[in-house]
Amino acid sequence: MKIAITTSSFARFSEAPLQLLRQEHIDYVLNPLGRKLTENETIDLLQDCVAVAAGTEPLTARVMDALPGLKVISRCGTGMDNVDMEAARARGIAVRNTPDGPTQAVAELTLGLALDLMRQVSRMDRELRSGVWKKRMGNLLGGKRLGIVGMGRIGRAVADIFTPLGVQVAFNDPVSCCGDYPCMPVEELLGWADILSLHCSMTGGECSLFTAEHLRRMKRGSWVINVARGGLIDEQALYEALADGHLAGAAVDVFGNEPYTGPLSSLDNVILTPHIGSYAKEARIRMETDTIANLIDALRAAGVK
Ligand SMILES: NC(=O)C1=CN([C@@H]2O[C@H](COP(=O)(O)OP(=O)(O)OC[C@H]3O[C@@H](n4cnc5c(N)ncnc54)[C@H](O)[C@@H]3O)[C@@H](O)[C@H]2O)C=CC1
Ligand SMILES: O=C(O)C(=O)COP(=O)(O)O
Repeated sequence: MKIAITTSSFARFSEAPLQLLRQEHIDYVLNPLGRKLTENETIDLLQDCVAVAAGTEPLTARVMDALPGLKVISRCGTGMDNVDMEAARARGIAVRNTPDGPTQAVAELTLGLALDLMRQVSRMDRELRSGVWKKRMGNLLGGKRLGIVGMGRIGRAVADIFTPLGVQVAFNDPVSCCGDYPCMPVEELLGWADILSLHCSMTGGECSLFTAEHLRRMKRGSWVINVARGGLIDEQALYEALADGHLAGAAVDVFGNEPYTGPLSSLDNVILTPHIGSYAKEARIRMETDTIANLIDALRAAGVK
């Protein structure tokens, strides 16, 4: 029995998830490219595999049709936007994820990015290394209003981390309630927030939830953080709002196309990171262990093991 592990950097910090596979006599093949795979690369790697410990590669109906032996998709992560859930259901493929593993890591990154935006740390680091000694005046995080879109696991963790620093939190979420913080319609939240932070899940229908019009509704001089999914925000509109100074700054970890090579890289008031929301050692070890445990569990439930 063979599985594929497509998620990148697997077992870099702990052999435990691989040992779990060996104990169960399951062979595995690792992603040889160390980056997100395309549809065709996924099909090639997953030949003869009954399961995949998946990253964010496209697991579409076409991929599933090319892999009739595939019985389990076990996502090493939270977001399921790369998996065609309907197609998986129709083909009897079990789908799992690791909802709790990345929460703290993404929430802490959000705090780090917010502080960086307030004090322009990355920008001055770049300047100093290029010979420019320039003291830029920053802003306090304390006293700011944080608008959270998507009050799920990560949204709540973010709210709880920012609140003790004197940040006022409000949120929008059509499903999750959270009595500890005020809930606002998204249009109201846009005008209220000093910092807007996206933490909602993305399904196909929600692409470009935030358009140029939404960004214009935000206060002049406000900030945007996107550590959720690139497709949630119109990247060109974000670029324009940052370039003309309507937004003071943005921090972006996720992009419509990854690896990202677009125009946001030319702006000084933007912090860009290469989709590393969950890239804290402790979080990755937990995610990887959960992914393999879920995979074995689902193979058993499917009667394959
Ligand atoms: N940058 C990174 O490396 C990572 C990014 N993520 C992203 O963060 C997302 C959220 O993760 P969790 O909090 O664990 O998921 P979750 O499922 O606990 O929460 C997502 C929340 O978003 C809400 N939501 C969905 N559509 C919405 C909309 N249009 N407007 C407002 N709220 C909406 C849902 O009702 C739900 O409460 C994931 O789906 C994933 O895309 C997750 C882990 C790592
Ligand atoms: O958990 C998620 O949704 C993530 O975004 C993790 O992304 P990755 O699989 O680490 O590229």
